[in-house]
Amino acid sequence: MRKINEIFYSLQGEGFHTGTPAVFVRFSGCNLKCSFCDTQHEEFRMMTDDEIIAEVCTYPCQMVILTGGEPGLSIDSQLTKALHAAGKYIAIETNGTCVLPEDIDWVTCSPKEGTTLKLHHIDEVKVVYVGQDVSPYLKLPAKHHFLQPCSGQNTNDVIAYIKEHPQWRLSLQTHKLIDIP
Ligand SMILES: C[S@@+](CC[C@H](N)C(=O)[O-])C[C@H]1O[C@@H](n2cnc3c(N)ncnc32)[C@H](O)[C@@H]1O
Ligand SMILES: Nc1nc2[nH]cc(C(=O)O)c2c(=O)[nH]1
Ligand code: SF4
Ligand SMILES: [Mg+2]
Repeated sequence: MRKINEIFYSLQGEGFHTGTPAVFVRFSGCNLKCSFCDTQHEEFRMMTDDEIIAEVCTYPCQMVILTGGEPGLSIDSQLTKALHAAGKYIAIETNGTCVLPEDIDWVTCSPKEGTTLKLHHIDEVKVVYVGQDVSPYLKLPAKHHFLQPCSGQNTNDVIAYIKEHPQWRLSLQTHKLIDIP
């Protein structure tokens, strides 16, 4: 049984896969307490893997995004194998502090200050920019490096930073711009 906060169908609003239809599985609970966190994830219902897969499969898309809270605290290879057996493509939104199952198809790591990363593979780094020194995150071996404004409040600062440091790209939380989940 796993603690599920919500399962919903929307478009990926952030990062490389922006605009892609996806089922979001939001796990409850996190090991960090980021001051800027935009997500209420404490409420939960307990679900079996069969129940999670069944609900995910009520939607027609292939992409499933595991998020939270911190999904790395809740998932294992039993769940990823079951999602793959159901034909799904598995993406994850993680703060990077947990070891993950090896077979996740797309890892988006959003590192937080003062933490130690335990990931063996990162496809996309996506840092919430709050004026911190983000230069160490450019060295992370990922295909894509995104900076994301914090709650859309400092977009001009992020644009200015990226123009000075063009290895970065802008990630907007587009779901908030168009008012979808
Ligand atoms: C709610 S977190 C859940 C996954 C995981 N705990 C993490 O932090 O990556 C999902 C994404 O939203 C980002 N995020 C959280 N609060 C935000 C905010 N106020 N503005 C912009 N992005 C935010 C996180 O950095 C992460 O990339
Ligand atoms: N549309 C949409 N895209 C997202 N990408 C990452 C999200 C998250 O909360 O992890 C999120 C979310 O909550 N909604
Ligand atoms: S790690 Fe992610 S879910 Fe946890 S508090 Fe930070 S932004 Fe929120
Ligand atoms: Mg969100």
